[in-house]
Amino acid sequence: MLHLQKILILDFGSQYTQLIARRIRESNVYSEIHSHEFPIQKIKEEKPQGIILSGGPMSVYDSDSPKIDKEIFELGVPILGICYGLQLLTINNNGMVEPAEKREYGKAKISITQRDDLFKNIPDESIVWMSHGDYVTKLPENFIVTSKSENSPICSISNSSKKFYGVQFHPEVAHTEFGKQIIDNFIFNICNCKPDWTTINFIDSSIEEIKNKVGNNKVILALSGGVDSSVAAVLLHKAVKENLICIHVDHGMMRKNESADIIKMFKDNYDLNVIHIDASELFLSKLKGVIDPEQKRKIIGNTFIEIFENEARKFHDVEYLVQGTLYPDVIESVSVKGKSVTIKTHHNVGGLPEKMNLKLIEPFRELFKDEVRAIGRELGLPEIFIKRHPFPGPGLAVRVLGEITKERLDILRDVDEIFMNELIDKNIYDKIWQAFSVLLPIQTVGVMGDNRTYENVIALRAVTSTDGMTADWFRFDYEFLENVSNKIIRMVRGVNRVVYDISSKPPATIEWE
Ligand SMILES: Nc1ncnc2c1ncn2[C@@H]1O[C@H](COP(=O)(O)OP(=O)(O)OP(=O)(O)O)[C@@H](O)[C@H]1O
Ligand SMILES: O=c1[nH]c(=O)c2[nH+]cn([C@@H]3O[C@H](COP(=O)(O)O)[C@@H](O)[C@H]3O)c2[nH]1
Ligand SMILES: NC(=O)CC[C@H](N)C(=O)O
Ligand SMILES: [Mg+2]
Repeated sequence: MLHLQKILILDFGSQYTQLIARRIRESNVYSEIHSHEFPIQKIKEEKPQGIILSGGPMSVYDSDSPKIDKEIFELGVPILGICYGLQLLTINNNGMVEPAEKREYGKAKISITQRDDLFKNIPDESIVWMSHGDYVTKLPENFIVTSKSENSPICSISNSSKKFYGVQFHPEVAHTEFGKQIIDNFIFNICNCKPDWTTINFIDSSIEEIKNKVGNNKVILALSGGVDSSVAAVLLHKAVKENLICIHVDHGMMRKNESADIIKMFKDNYDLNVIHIDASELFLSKLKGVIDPEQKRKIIGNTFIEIFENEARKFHDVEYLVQGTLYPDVIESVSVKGKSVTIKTHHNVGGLPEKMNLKLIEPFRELFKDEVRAIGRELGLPEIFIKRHPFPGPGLAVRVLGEITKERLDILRDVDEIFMNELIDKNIYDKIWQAFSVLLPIQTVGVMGDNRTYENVIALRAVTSTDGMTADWFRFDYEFLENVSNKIIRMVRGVNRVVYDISSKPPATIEWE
């Protein structure tokens, strides 16, 4: 990635920051998100073609709100401020921001009052998406107003000679009609970027970077068999060849036969060095009696690392551990970038122990799942690897709600097998982003063969998504649901009720814990 032109995004905690990155990458320009605390010296070293200041939940005039180093305005680099970003541009250039009487959320119609490069090829009037409670009350020095709406006289501003632009609305969200065009205008017309961020360039530059780091030493890769770590394994193999040691851990919370299938899938397709470790007893003993979801995740993250470090010691010259961590794992786990809130601790990010001997290589840490799939296809991975639904590292531990026991895991494994086979048999698997079943921690009354039962409830979950950041529930037809429900209750002892989860993300999440 070293040689690519890039746009730096400074994150002030907006829920939409990752969307800004996506929109830019969709135009084949590389973009990177950094915390608003990213030091000015580092910004200079990155040599960005342009900088975008994101939105954020705080108010610029609050004393503890995130600030910006004024030197950023002296770099000669084009800047686009979005919402909070525009407000920062304003107060740092002798303008003023105050709380508005009427807050503006959702749809608004803007009219262009002065056409600058940012609004090239945008109609005079268009629909944008607003989400703000503060507004600019005094224009910053040497800026002009470029658009207005019914509710606010200042919807965007610019200082074309310095190439500073600010928009009060969010061009990165799909609801802003010409948002993508506005972002393209910024990156191509104003920052003069070339569309050189392609999967091939990503692969080449990652391989070079990995080679530089690892040298001739051995490197360990945590191989779950899921899409991300499988693509990572093939990428690493290209970079370090026989020095790659893949470790697959069976933590006892995999699906039925999953570990054996994964090892076979790799043996059949690749000449990779894969070590299979059965650590189910260790994991289950550590999780005994634990019901808190976050605690489960942390125990699992720690135990994974314990195992990888034990294995690494057997080789002497291992310095790095490779994981298939993705951007959503990072953003939902820790607020490494802006001031976003922790939703859940992903085992491979927030669930890691504080002190680790191995250093991490995470080639996909800035990427989304669909981007990793595209890289996998470019690297020639067979579709059976690429199309697999995601499976979380903690596995069935976060799907057996409440206490995890071997008995409850076995019930869920049997149910899951039936659900997955039905999806495949009925040709629905590929239409769904992720599907699974959850064993609830309650029992309900049923009647079977004239007898009273008091048994477990299963919730089925199936969602559509592109990147796991947002998701909607899949619309099955009733016949399918009826059939699966019957099969599960008939075939799996201990289950007398099946329900289907019809919540989207947000407000729910995909997994239940
Ligand atoms: N059972 C496992 N053995 C070894 N490493 C694992 C295991 N489960 C997870 N990991 C590591 O944790 C990382 C994150 O898991 P995650 O489930 O997000 O990714 P994945 O399994 O590679 O892909 P997918 O999201 O498609 O399941 C993996 O990329 C892998 O490096
Ligand atoms: O490797 C992982 N380790 C984890 O700890 C973890 N938690 C959730 N997931 C997966 O992430 C995606 C988003 O899930 P949520 O909407 O439940 O946060 C979904 O695809 C989840 O299956 C995890 N993956
Ligand atoms: N979405 C935003 O960036 C909001 C900025 C600021 N908190 C406001 O309410 O105006
Ligand atoms: Mg997985």
